[in-house]
Amino acid sequence: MRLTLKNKILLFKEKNVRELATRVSQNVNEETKKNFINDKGFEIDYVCYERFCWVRVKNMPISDPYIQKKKLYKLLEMCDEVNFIVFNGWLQKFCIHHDIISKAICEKSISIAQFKCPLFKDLNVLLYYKSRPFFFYTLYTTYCMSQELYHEQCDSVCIMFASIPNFSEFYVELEANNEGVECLRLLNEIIADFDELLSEPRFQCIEKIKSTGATYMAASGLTRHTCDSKQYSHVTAMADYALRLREQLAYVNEHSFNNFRIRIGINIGSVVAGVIGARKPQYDIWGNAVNVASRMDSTGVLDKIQVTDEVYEILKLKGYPLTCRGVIEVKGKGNMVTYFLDNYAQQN
Ligand SMILES: Nc1ncnc2c1ncn2[C@@H]1O[C@H](COP(=O)(O)OP(=O)(O)OP(=O)(O)O)[C@@H](O)[C@H]1O
Repeated sequence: MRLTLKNKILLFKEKNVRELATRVSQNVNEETKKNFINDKGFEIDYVCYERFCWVRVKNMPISDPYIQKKKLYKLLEMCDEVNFIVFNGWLQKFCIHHDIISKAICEKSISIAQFKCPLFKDLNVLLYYKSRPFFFYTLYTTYCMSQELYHEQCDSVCIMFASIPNFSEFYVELEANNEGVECLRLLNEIIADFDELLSEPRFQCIEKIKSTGATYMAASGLTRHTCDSKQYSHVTAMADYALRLREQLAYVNEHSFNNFRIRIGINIGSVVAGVIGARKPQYDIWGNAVNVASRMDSTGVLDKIQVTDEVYEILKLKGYPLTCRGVIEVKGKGNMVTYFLDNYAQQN
């Protein structure tokens, strides 16, 4: 019989379980076994988590196999006579336990993923790594070590810039607000709320690119799986997300007795995505479509979502109510007809 990889793994696992069962029945009672698993399990978990944090502090990419290998080495160090395989189930539990999230942000034959570690949550630090085997080595050695640029062309990406222009009026450094720290605390809460919305399943196709001051930048359709060039669901998701941001800020205002105002711009087009820098490598996108999206924000109107003609054509067909703003002068682009997105899609 030809052994498939799955069968090989199952046989291997079965053999190990049998060996372990024999050892347990011969040498140790139930209580000792439980203590062994608890003690060693805790130690292995601790060692792996410490390693994970160490790699994160160095701002280096990290991969699933990397964490799994760390566990394997630790296991072998503890009981060198047993052969182990570290299964994905363990890694999943490890990630849940430590609140670690990995998310694919772009892909080709290989993919880049994003890791979020609780230690860095408050600092909004994001790191990118390859999640598949060889990913780490290929990306890190080829692009980082040789200083070559990792880049990828993505078509039909929907880009959004959302700004809170009057945040600067709110930000003052006074003794009473701990030299501005309290203002930053509120900004952090707003940005964290925007981030949180992205965990909703309907916004899975959207990636936060960055936040710079009081401007939030996101893009959808950066991967083959998230770019819906037929139904444009990544564009409607972005429209809904922009509308949700506006609602969220209204909610923050209501509860913090502030009057922050949001201004949003959306565009669609080709972009170049890449990871820049050897230290704190940052995933970003560039191109004329990004510049225009930024201009849709900067030339926009407070409390409104300004979109380009291309976005208008897609949203109109999907039943979204939009209003024509008219012709506006956009630096470097000349005259452009733009539209305001008024509300969610109406049910036909
Ligand atoms: N990846 C990006 N992240 C953040 N902002 C971006 C990005 N790419 C473009 N922009 C912004 O888009 C805007 C428009 O870009 P463009 O190249 O047309 O103008 P510019 O003349 O270089 O910029 P400006 O007029 O603002 O000085 C710029 O303000 C730029 O900061």
